[in-house]
This record gives sequence, structure tokens and C-alpha cells, in this order.
Amino acid sequence: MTIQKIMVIGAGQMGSGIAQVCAMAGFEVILHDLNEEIVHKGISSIKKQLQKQVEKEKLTNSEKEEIIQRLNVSSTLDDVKKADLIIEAIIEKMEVKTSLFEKLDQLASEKTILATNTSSLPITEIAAATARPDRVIGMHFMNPVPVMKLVEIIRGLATSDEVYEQIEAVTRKLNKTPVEVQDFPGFVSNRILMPMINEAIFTVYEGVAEPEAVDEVMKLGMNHPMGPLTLADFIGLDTCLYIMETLHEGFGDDKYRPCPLLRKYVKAGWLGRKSGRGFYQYS
Ligand SMILES: CC(=O)CC(=O)SCCNC(=O)CCNC(=O)[C@H](O)C(C)(C)COP(=O)(O)OP(=O)(O)OC[C@H]1O[C@@H](n2cnc3c(N)ncnc32)[C@H](O)[C@@H]1OP(=O)(O)O
Ligand SMILES: NC(=O)C1=CN([C@@H]2O[C@H](COP(=O)(O)OP(=O)(O)OC[C@H]3O[C@@H](n4cnc5c(N)ncnc54)[C@H](OP(=O)(O)O)[C@@H]3O)[C@@H](O)[C@H]2O)C=CC1
Repeated sequence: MTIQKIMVIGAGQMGSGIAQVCAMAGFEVILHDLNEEIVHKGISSIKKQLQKQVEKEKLTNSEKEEIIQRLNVSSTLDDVKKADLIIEAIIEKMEVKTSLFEKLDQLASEKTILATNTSSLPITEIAAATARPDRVIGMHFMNPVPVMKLVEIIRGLATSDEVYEQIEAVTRKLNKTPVEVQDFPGFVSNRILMPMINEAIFTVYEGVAEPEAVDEVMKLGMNHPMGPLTLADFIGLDTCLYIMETLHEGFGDDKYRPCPLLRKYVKAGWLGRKSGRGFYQYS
């Protein structure tokens, strides 16, 4: 099967970025979210990104228009019938993902590959919600998607070699570098990154330093492009908390306990950049 049409489910920051790079690589794209308003917001942020590239002379105006032509909006899950590959990028909650995958399995053609952009949840468990675990795979993009080169590819226990190879080929077509990792909580990226972010939050919680100081130390001292608290706000504090909970539960080790301050911020609705407030204020 040749993959031509990709449906992206979830038009938040990751879903919009994934839809953008897929359309830029020549795929026909359908972008879906529960809420049509969010899809239109996603499309307008993609258009802004493309316009910036035109201004920087990295794209011509006509290339930009062709990319936009390849982007279609959807507010009905029935559209999965048209897709060869589905990339799910909704909230990082197992019960929400498995309920969606059950529906996708019923609606999509039997050849369609179901990929998830989960940042930490077990692929095998998501796959087990379907009757096609051999055609389910993890395709973990990094944020911001148009900029970051990595895609972690995670096989579930039953993922077929054919599906792995197709996803590796799509990743290369997107001009990204695939890295294969095994299905363990947080994979490689978030098993290493998120405990560092959580520890940075503990240093604020314990009064060791202000957020600005923690970020300066890691930027100037370790040459990180963003300090860990700026990065946490950028990723989304809800997503950071869900990832820490997955690590904590998955390994049963208290070294992964989420910092109480992280929980408090999420309960307050301080989700970082996307809600306007996190460790810093935006607007
Ligand atoms: C949680 C998970 O499951 C996994 C994850 O994704 S963890 C998060 C991984 N990501 C990171 O660690 C990002 C760390 N930060 C960085 O690498 C950099 O700060 C950054 C790339 C985001 C911005 O880089 P910068 O040099 O500070 O800023 P800037 O010069 O404005 O941007 C560099 C380029 O990125 C582009 N860019 C920046 N932010 C962007 C965004 N949100 N969307 C698209 N493009 C963006 C800019 O347009 C610019 O492009 P050109 O080179 O074409 O001009
Ligand atoms: N943020 C990051 O840096 C990274 C995140 N990821 C992963 O990507 C996924 C999405 O994260 P991100 O884009 O940051 O999150 P966002 O909160 O920005 O976007 C999630 C979107 O999914 C929508 N949504 C929720 N449930 C459903 C559903 N059942 N059907 C359709 N759409 C739904 C949400 O709508 P509403 O707001 O109305 O609920 C929202 O628009 C998560 O699994 C996350 O772990 C992976 C790599 C990096």
C-alpha cells in the first residue's frame, strides 16, 4: 500500500505541526478535532508559519498555496475512511486514546495504519484496543514539529515489520530522522527529559531558586536552547504531568513522582504557554 492520504486527529500544537509537515512533504492531509473551531485555529497557525517561510524566501507564494490546497479540515470521524495513515495527537490520557482507537478501528479501512503521537503511553496497550494491533505504531514527533528533526518510532508488541518500514519511509519523506526505540514508559526521549524538568520544578518548589534563575543556569551553564521551565511551559504543564504519572505508574519507582507544584499548577489551569500562564506569564 502506498501512503498518500494522512488524517491527523487532534488539532492542538502537535497535531497542527504534524499536519503542516505532512502537507509540505506532498501528502494529502485531513486535520480533525472534536471542535471545528480548533481545527480552523490550527489551519490559521499553519498558514502563519508558511507565510513566515515565504517572507524568509524559503518557500515561494505558489508553493505555499499548493501546500494549503493539500490541507483539508474535518469535524467528523467518518473521514478516517479516506485515510491510508492516521496520526493521533489528542490529549495524553490512556482512556481517551483507547476509546478513540476503538472507534478508528471500526471506521477505518482494514489496511489503514493507526499511529499515535503519544509521548509516553504504552503502544501495546493502545494497540490492544483495536482488532489490528499489527497495524498500530508509535510515531513520536518533537515540538515544534516543523523545526525538530527527530521522530521516535515505537513498535507495540504486535506491530508488523511491514508497518514499521512504511512508517520509517514516511518519516524520511517528511525530512525527519527516525530512531527506533522499544515500548517502555516514556520511551527514550521523555524517560530522560521529563525527570529533568520535574527536578527543575522541585528546585522552585523547595525555594532553591526562582524559575528565571533555574532557566539561566541550564541555558548558560549547559547550553540548553531553552531552560527547563520555559520548555515545560512550551510543552504544556498538563502534558508534563501526564508523562510523569505514566513514568511513576509504569516503573513503580518514586524517583518519578510528579512535583506537587506541577500538580497544583495544572489544577489551577496554569498549563503554560497554551493557557497564557505557567511558570511564566504570556500575552
Ligand atoms: C514532550 C515530548 O513528548 C517531546 C518533546 O517535544 S520535548 C520538546 C523538544 N523540543 C525542544 O527541546 C525545543 C528546545 N528549544 C529549541 O530548540 C529552540 O528554542 C527553538 C527551535 C524552539 C527556537 O529556536 P531559537 O533559535 O530560540 O529561536 P528562533 O531563531 O526564533 O527560531 C529558530 C527557527 O525555528 C523556527 N521556530 C521557532 N519556534 C517555532 C514554532 N513554534 N513553530 C515553528 N517554527 C518555529 C523559527 O521560525 C526559526 O526558523 P528559521 O531557522 O527558518 O528562521
Ligand atoms: N506538547 C508537546 O511538546 C508534545 C506532545 N506530544 C503528545 O501529543 C499529543 C497532543 O499534545 P498537544 O498537541 O501538546 O496537546 P494540545 O492540548 O495542544 O492538543 C490536543 C488537542 O486534541 C483535542 N482532543 C482531545 N480529545 C480529543 C478527541 N477525542 N478527538 C479529537 N480531538 C481531541 C483537544 O481538544 P480540546 O482542547 O477541546 O480538548 C486539543 O485540541 C499528546 O499525546 C502529547 O503527549 C508529543 C510530543 C511533544
